[in-house]
Amino acid sequence: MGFQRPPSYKEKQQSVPKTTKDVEDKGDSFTNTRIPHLSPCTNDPIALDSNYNSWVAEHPSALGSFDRMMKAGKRKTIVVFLDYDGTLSPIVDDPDRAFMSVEMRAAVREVAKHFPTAIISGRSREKVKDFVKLHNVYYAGSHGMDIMAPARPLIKYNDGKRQTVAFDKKESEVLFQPAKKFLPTIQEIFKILEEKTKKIQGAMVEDNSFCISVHFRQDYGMLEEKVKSVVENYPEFHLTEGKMVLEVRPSIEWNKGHALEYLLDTLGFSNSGDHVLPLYIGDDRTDEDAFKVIRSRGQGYPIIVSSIPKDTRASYSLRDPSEVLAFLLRLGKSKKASPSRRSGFRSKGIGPRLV
Ligand SMILES: O=P(O)(O)OC[C@H]1O[C@H](O[C@H]2O[C@H](CO)[C@@H](O)[C@H](O)[C@H]2O)[C@H](O)[C@@H](O)[C@@H]1O
Repeated sequence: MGFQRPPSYKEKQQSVPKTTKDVEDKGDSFTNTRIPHLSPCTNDPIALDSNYNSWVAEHPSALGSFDRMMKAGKRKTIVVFLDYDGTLSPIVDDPDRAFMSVEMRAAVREVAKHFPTAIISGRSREKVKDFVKLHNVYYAGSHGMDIMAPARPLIKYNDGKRQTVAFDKKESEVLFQPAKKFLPTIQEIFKILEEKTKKIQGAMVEDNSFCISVHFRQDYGMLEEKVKSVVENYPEFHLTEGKMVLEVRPSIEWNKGHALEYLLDTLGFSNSGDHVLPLYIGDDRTDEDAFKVIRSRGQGYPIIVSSIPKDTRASYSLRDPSEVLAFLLRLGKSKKASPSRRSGFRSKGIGPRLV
């Protein structure tokens, strides 16, 4: 089977335009409610709904398409990838309080019992693990630059060079950290940014191990200027933007898309061809890299979480974390045992521990 496109899908431009992101990202931030049937620009409820409806026609609801998706996934292994902020937890003002609901945790736990499941977040791996608190999922932090994955020997990455892997205590999982050499510099930049932004109202610098988030709530212009002036001095780093956040990242060829491929590989699905269907749910721009990989594999389900129309590589959509919850509950209930689990995935000690 080929790429799981919704029937009404039309090929769209692959880039995410800079011009729309401010309105879009700020528009669906800081709300736990269903989106705003109000346009951020015109305050016009009808205009937004009709825009949204025509966008959804091109990116059908993953809930509405659930049965069809599961039918297409019959006799295949669905591997589930989940973003954290804005996907499993609602976007809230205080990044330290982006808690996941008890229901969401139970739904993810249930899904992970039946499908290999990984969470790929921009947060540090430890932090996202702390929020999620599940033992039966894999975690990739720092936008995929810090992965705890099943142990597989001789993993070839980075221009074909062997990647050195460090075994953790259990020795069934290994740490993969392609940006490790940048750690001391990242710490240095973190301290400078904290110092330079401490007087800017609403600014908050977050240490995400292999990347740094600088949150802004006001004074965006001044903050951007300061952050840029710091990053300019570090040619091996660059700046990206998320939802009311600037992110400093090492300039390596590694993103959430690479992390998805790496995890598929280490989970034992690299040669599974048509038999594996990666399903990725995410809401932000960094998730587009994972959507792109699913598209280029020609198989799987890239699902964007958005309550406003967005240019995206995803094929399906969910409005907000409450719809993500509904989708995961259905997925968990579908109890489709994956072939790999049935064929002793766990008994080889490769799979995640169940809670
Ligand atoms: O890849 P993700 O798991 O989605 O992480 C991306 C960033 O998420 C967090 O920031 C966002 O969510 C916060 C809590 O809702 C919100 O306050 C902030 O404005 C958003 O940008 C996290 O704090 C960042 O470090 C992550 O990079």
